[in-house]
Amino acid sequence: MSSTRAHFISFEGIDGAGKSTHIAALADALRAAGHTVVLTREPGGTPLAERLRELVLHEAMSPLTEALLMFAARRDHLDTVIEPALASGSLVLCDRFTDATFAYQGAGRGFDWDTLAQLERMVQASRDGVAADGGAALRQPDVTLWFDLSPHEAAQRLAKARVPDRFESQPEAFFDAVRSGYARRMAAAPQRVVRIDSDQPRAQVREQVLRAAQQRQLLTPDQVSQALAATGEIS
Ligand SMILES: Nc1ncnc2c1ncn2[C@@H]1O[C@H](COP(=O)(O)OP(=O)(O)OP(=O)(O)O)[C@@H](O)[C@H]1O
Ligand SMILES: Cc1cn([C@H]2C[C@H](O)[C@@H](COP(=O)(O)O)O2)c(=O)[nH]c1=O
Repeated sequence: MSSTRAHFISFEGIDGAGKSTHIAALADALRAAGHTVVLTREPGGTPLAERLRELVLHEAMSPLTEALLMFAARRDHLDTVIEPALASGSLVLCDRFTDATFAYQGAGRGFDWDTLAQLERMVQASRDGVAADGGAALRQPDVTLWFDLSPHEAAQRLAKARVPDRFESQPEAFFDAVRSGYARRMAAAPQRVVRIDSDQPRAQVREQVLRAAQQRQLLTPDQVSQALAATGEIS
């Protein structure tokens, strides 16, 4: 599969679920298969959005301010990185996108879900796309890999790994709510969201990720086997 077509993949999950561990490896496998890949993250991905990231991760603020800053960062990211990359035919791999806002600010902080949906429509309105109902098309990931793990196990993994930021230091009950927010988003878009069982050793999680890319015709079975063989895993 050497031809490259636009494809937007987001990675989601509670803090410590294992997204970052697998994104770069998937990017390597996709590049080896001939795709041009842009690897990015939210909040962040542009100089302005990275400055907003520093604020939301480290400064106390209200849920409304937090949600607005997430969407402000997202709009800049869409305008300057994601849309141009998709237009040029690159694959975009994004560590978190709008599902995180629904899960963290909506389910976690208790911010109104319908207001978030309005902001989503405003911020992700495509410049030239038209939806079936005649309204502006909404930019959404084509595929979302949701790394699902219990908050208890995620906290244990994170405790061994690093000093927590403002979100990572939330209690397990907060992450139970965030996890339910992800489940709600998946129920609303089951064709887009693929659940990855993260409560597995790294090798098995990696295989689930590669198989998801195969199911979306981004990798052939041979390319998946090669990627697994390259890390000494079973094909
Ligand atoms: N399958 C696994 N089994 C055990 N530990 C794992 C597994 N996958 C990742 N880890 C470890 O768990 C920790 C958290 O993983 P990682 O940083 O990938 O999570 P994350 O979802 O990106 O978190 P965050 O969203 O907070 O950045 C890391 O120390 C990582 O090495
Ligand atoms: C996009 C987005 C992110 N968050 C939170 C989730 C995480 O705790 C941090 C980002 O840290 P990571 O280590 O890069 O995953 O931000 C959020 O609350 N809302 C969002 O929309």
